[in-house]
Amino acid sequence: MASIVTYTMAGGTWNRLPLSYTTPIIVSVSILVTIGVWFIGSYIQTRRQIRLPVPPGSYGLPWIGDTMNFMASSMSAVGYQKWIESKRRKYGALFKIRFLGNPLVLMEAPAGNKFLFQKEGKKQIDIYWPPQVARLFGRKAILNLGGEEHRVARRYVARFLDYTAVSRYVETVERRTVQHFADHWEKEEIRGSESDTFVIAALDKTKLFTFSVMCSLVISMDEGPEMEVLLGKFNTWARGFISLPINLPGFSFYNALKARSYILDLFSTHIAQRTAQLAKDRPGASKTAAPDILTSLLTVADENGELFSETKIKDNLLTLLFGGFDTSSTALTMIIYYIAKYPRVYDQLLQEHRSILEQKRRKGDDEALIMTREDLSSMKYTWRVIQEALRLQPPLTGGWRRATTDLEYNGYSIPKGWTMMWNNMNSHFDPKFFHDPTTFNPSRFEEPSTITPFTFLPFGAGTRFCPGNEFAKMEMLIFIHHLIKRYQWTLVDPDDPVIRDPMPMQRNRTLIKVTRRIL
Ligand code: HEM
Repeated sequence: MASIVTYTMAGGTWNRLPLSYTTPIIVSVSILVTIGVWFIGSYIQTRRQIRLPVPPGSYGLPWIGDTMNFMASSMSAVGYQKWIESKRRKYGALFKIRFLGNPLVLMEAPAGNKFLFQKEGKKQIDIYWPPQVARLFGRKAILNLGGEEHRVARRYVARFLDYTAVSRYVETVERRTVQHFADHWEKEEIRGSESDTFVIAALDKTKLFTFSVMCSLVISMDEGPEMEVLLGKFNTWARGFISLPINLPGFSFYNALKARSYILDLFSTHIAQRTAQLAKDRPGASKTAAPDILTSLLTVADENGELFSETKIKDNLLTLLFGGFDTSSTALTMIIYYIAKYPRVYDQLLQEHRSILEQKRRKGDDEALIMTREDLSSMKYTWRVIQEALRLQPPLTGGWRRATTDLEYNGYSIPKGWTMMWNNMNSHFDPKFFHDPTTFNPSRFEEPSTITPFTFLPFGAGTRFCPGNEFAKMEMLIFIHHLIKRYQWTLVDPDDPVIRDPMPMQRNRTLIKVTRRIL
């Protein structure tokens, strides 16, 4: 059997060392080599990172940098496009600015967005919000959580919003939709000066609709005085996001914090009532507690076997209201806007919804409340219309992140602590990815496989991909079905441009002249 030996030089001759000496020597040499390799490697890496330039761009004025330009351009759809274009011409697709004192890198599409989402998955990038925004959301809001805590909370919340869970809400959402048209459109119809036409601001109606739906989803709140007060407080709270962080009476941020306290107190009352109802519900007895997100949060444990604390429940009820309210209402309003601008789109929608109704009638179904998941799946053209509106007017154009380690991207270094932003406006309007990008053309979504990954991002991507996307889709399809079934409309001022505030809207809140039609 071969023995392991080593040799030493003693007195000019090589001697064999016994095996007991050789093992420590081999181990020591290996450790030294490993340390040496690691040291040289990290030295090269550090030198490389020092040598690698940071992305091009300008810091501008101390602290304030490009904050004002960036915010002002984000408030106008065309302005934002132009601002991005001017930066791209000067610095290329990837560039940096200074925003509220921090360097901010705007990532290019698709490679930069992909890089950001993948590194976020590997925990090298985490969520970042300016401190006043983080404070308005609350410490335990999923939007504020990072790392492992976010992963657990996210998987948990997603269970109440995935495809199966959303199927359970279809009937409730359709009920709210039918009620919405009866209360908020048909009443206008009666008030209308001409017998069968009336004028309304579509954005005001869709806001009422999505707020009502979200209140029903999260706490089963009915429309009425309590919901009206909540809506007012919610709007005051949301204005805090685009205000100066001055917590003094008279300032928007101060009012926003006060509104937040009011809303959280209201949630506390609902939590106490619901807890009492749940305690009454014995196994086998008929359930009195509503099957909404609040009941789920109070009764279902996460993967670690833990229930959300009351603080966490309240922060996340508010987050869900926020996530599903303005996003869906602006999306619906933009859909109404584009349908009016492109009458051929309306005709095709009419055809799709007429055929769904005809099938229903043949089966003898009740028409007022008809939706099933299959019906929703058959609204293929409607879904393309929604996607195309989300491409041209995404309610959210990007998301903030922060590098938790030094990063290297495409020959540039992005140092630890820098903020970064994924962005959809640069790819949604790039003719490389979307032919004739400024034209509203739903048929471009006929073949989803032709869309380049990481270029169509209305719902974001990666670990923070919108968990409400299935719900939003269901809600928008149902709304459009009932809208097309009842009405046709034209824009009162087709030349009123779409601006951003910071979500897309026309200044006249999309005033439309509506005519009744019965399908
Ligand atoms: C058309 C409607 C909607 C659009 C366009 C939209 C868009 C988005 C986008 C882009 C993100 C990612 C933000 C980022 O990466 O920083 C997001 C996250 C989120 N959305 Fe939506 N959303 C919509 C509807 C909804 C609805 C209906 C809900 C709730 C039912 C919801 C709840 C959330 C939540 C909780 C997050 C945070 C996820 C996390 O941080 O892990 N959204 N949404």
